[in-house]
Amino acid sequence: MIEAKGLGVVFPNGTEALRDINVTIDDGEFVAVIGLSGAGKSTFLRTLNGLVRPTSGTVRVGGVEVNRLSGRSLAQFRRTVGFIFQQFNLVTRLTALDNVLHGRLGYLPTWRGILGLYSERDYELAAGYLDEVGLAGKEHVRVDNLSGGQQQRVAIARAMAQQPQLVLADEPMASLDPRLSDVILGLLKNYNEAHGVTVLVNIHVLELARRYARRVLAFNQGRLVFDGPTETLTDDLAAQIYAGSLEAL
Ligand SMILES: Nc1ncnc2c1ncn2[C@@H]1O[C@H](COP(=O)(O)OP(=O)(O)OP(=O)(O)O)[C@@H](O)[C@H]1O
Repeated sequence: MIEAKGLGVVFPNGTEALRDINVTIDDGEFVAVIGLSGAGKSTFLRTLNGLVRPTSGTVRVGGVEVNRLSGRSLAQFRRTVGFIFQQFNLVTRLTALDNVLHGRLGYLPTWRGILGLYSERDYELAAGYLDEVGLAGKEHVRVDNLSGGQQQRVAIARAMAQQPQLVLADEPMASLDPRLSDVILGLLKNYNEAHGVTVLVNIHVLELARRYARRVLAFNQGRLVFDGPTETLTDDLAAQIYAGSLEAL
């Protein structure tokens, strides 16, 4: 379960990116996070895996108070959260399989990780996840020889290889041809349903959020202004979200 209470983030330059966010998300949910550029969507996701530290309030994920972690305990916690970036964040001179294996690093003693000494099981898992994202046969292709859509699928397989409790995807289709949005969101949705892992996706395009998510969180200027089942997000409410005319929850 994810639980944010009175969560606020003010960056050192004074920008208030999140203000008094209160939200609970149950295990296994698939949630779309929407809002205009700059609304606070990325910052919200980043507080959930400890990439951004709250300046007020608390965030709990799976019973762990993320804002209290640091050093080794933060690294251990991050192993349990897959993060999918707009720009893929792969090591492009390595193969698809090697990149997915990186998802297993948190399970290896540090010295084995440094030497890249993965177990047979790690190789099997990594190949299995590449298959799950439709990239069987591409294991030994260098990532820089793959298309953008294929690279994002490698990044999804890497997140799966972490066997996470939670997957956060920050506009994973933003750098891709719009036609690929359905492929990427379809993979995340299938993964959520097949493995029961909670998935939160920042989605710029409202229509896609409506099509894939059961629940929508909407941010405006750092405030949570809508939280509800997708079917309750009417066109009128959506217009108010984007116009900034809804009150904070
Ligand atoms: N490291 C930072 N330092 C200062 N301000 C930041 C930082 N990161 C984000 N911001 C600011 O915080 C606010 C929220 O940004 P955030 O990236 O969370 O929005 P977003 O809804 O994800 O937007 P986008 O869709 O453009 O990614 C914006 O005003 C942004 O400029």
